[in-house]
Amino acid sequence: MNTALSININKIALIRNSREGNYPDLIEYARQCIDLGAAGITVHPRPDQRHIRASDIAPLAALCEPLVNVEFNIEGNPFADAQGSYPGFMALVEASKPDQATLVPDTDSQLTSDHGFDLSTSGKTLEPIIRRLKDLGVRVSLFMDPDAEQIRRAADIGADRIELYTGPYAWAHKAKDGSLAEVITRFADAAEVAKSVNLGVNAGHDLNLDNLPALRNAIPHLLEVSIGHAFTVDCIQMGIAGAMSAYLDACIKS
Ligand SMILES: CC(=O)[C@@H](O)[C@H](O)COP(=O)(O)O
Ligand SMILES: NCC(=O)COP(=O)(O)O
Repeated sequence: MNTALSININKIALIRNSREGNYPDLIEYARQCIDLGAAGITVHPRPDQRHIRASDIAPLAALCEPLVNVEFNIEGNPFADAQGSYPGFMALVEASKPDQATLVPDTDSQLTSDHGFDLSTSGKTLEPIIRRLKDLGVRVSLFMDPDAEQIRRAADIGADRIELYTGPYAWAHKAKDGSLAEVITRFADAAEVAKSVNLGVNAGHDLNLDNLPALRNAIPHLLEVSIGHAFTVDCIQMGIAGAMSAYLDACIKS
């Protein structure tokens, strides 16, 4: 099966924010990604608004909403409260009603996302949030490590999907230290557990053209990958049309 490619545009927003003004235009960049074939746009509006700002969300939702084959995915910590002009994660999602919300256990101090949920501690507090989002018609995905028990807990509290945190996979792929086979097996087994409890499987973090094919071969039922950092860098090297073509090829059944 093909895997849907959702382009994370955080890093374009990071470049925009480094100067006054609106260059590059984030919405136009998202439109270009869609016109070139992206199946989705992903953003991670963090409370410090280091890249994606709260003011970006409504125009991005308006861009994606009318497009049948394009999904809008908002990632973030559902417990992140209002901070300055950031209204809080749940307020942003409830106002924009994206196709999917990917809940991530990030704290403000993190450079980037670097772990999945521990549902043995946060499961009870997440359950009503998941229910609220699903009542709004938003599909809920939980950012998870490849841990069988945790993934079963994700199903128990009503998640629709998990997003496997693929940072460790990407590092093992790059390290070429002999650890890759075991890591791939861990991710493949976790994806099978997800399938066994009727959870859809997404994946993301540090994915790129080098490591994506082996992940897709290991997880044939991989529904969606969200890719931003490497895609942005590859756009610099290859141009956006060339990069999009390469990533779309890597997401098609091999
Ligand atoms: C959840 C995940 O792995 C990425 O979406 C991450 O949120 C990227 O965030 P930064 O772009 O701030 O590194
Ligand atoms: N959920 C992962 C994502 O949206 C992008 O992660 P990355 O490709 O920027 O590491």
